Amino acid sequence: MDKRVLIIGVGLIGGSIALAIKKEHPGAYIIGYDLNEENCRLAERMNIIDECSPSFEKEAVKSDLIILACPVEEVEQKICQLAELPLKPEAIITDVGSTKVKIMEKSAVLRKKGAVFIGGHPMAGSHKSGAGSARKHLFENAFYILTPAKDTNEEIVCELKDWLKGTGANFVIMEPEEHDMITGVVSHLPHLIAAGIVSQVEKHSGINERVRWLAAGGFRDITRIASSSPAMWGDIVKHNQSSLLSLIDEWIDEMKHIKELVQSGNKNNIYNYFANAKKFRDSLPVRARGAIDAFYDLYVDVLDKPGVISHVTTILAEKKISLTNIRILEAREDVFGVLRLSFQTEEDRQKARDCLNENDYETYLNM
Ligand SMILES: NC(=O)C1=CN([C@@H]2O[C@H](COP(=O)(O)OP(=O)(O)OC[C@H]3O[C@@H](n4cnc5c(N)ncnc54)[C@H](O)[C@@H]3O)[C@@H](O)[C@H]2O)C=CC1
Ligand SMILES: O=C(O)C(=O)Cc1ccc(O)cc1
Repeated sequence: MDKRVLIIGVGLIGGSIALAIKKEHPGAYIIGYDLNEENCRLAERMNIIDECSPSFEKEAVKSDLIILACPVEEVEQKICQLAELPLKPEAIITDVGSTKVKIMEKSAVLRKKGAVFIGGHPMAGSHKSGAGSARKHLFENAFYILTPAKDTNEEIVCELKDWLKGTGANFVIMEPEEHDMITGVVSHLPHLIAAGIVSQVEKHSGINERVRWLAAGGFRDITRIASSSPAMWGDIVKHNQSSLLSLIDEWIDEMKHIKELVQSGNKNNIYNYFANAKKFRDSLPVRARGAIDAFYDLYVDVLDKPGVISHVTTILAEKKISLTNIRILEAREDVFGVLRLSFQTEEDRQKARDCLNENDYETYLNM
C-alpha cells in the first residue's frame, strides 16, 4: 500500500520538501495541513500536495511520515498535540525548524510514548515565504542537518534519509547544541544585524529622503534577509536566545574593535581588517550551497528603453535556456533598470550569464 505523508505548514520549506518527496516517491500520498487555508489550497492547486486537509489530527493517525514545517514555536506545540494521538507505531516524525535544542527537548514527550522523532533542518531557503515560492530544487547540494536522539535506531535515520533523498541535500548528523551555536553565528546573528542596519537606515531616511534613493547595491546585498518572515524569525530568536546573547556580546566587542580601527585612522590596519575578511569569505565553499542563492537568480543591468526585455529573452531562447521568472526591479538611475531572471538550476544560470555577457550585458549574482 502506498505510504501517506502529512506536512504541517505547507509554506516555502514544507512545499519544497513535498515536491522533493514526490520526485523520488511518486506513489506517496502527500496531505497538507496549514493554519492558512488559502495557502494550503494554493499548494493543492499547484500539485505540490495531493490533498489539503482541515484536520491534522485525523490525518496524523494514518500517516507514515509527519513533517512539521511551521515556525519553531508552533513546532513545539504540534509535538505536544501529536503526543496525545494514537499515531502509527512505525511512523517517523521530523521537523524542518531552524533551531534544534528546544525542539529536541520537547520531542521527549513523543519518544516517551514510543514514537520516533528525528529533528531536521535543511540549511537552504530564502527570504520568500508561502507555498507559491516552493521549489523542488531548493535544497540541492545544501546541508541537511539531522539531530536524532541518542537512542534512535540508525536504520530509522536511514529510512528518513530515503524519504528525503529527492532534496539532493547532504545529510549531516549533529548534536542540537552544536547546531544552535553554529546556526546562531552563521544565520541567526546575521539576521539580527541585517534588521539592525535596515533600522538605522530607516532612521536616517526620516531625516533626509535621499537616503532611500541611494540605499542600493551593497546595502541591498547585505540586508536581503531582512525581508524574511518576521513571524518565523521572531520564533527563532526566542528559541536560540542563549546562544544569541553570547554572540551579541561578541559582536559588540567586534564593533568596538572596528570603532578603534576607524578612530585610529591607521590605513594599514584598516586594510588588513578588510583583507582578512576578504580572504576568509573568498575561501568559503561555494559548491555546498548555503541559503543565499537558493533561487538561481541573475541580475542584469538593462537600458530603460522599449524592446530590451524581449532582446534579453530572445538571447536566452536562442540558447534554449528556460526562465522560471522574470521581474523588473527598481531603476538604479534614470537610464538603467535591473532585471531579475530566475532559473531552475545553477547550470542554466551560468549558461545565461555567459551568453548575456557575450552580448555586452552586465550581470550580477546578488543585488
Ligand atoms: N525560510 C527559510 O529559508 C527556512 C526556514 N526554515 C524553517 O522552516 C519552517 C517554515 O518556514 P517557511 O516555510 O520559510 O515559512 P512559511 O511562512 O513559508 O511557511 C510556514 C507555514 O506554516 C503555517 N503555519 C503556521 N503555524 C501553523 C500551525 N500551527 N499549524 C499549521 N500550519 C501553520 C503558515 O500558515 C505557513 O503557511 C520554520 O520553522 C523555519 O524556521 C528552515 C530552513 C530555511
Ligand atoms: O534567505 C536566506 O538566505 C536564508 O538565510 C534562508 C534561511 C533561513 C533560515 C534557515 O534556518 C536557513 C536558511
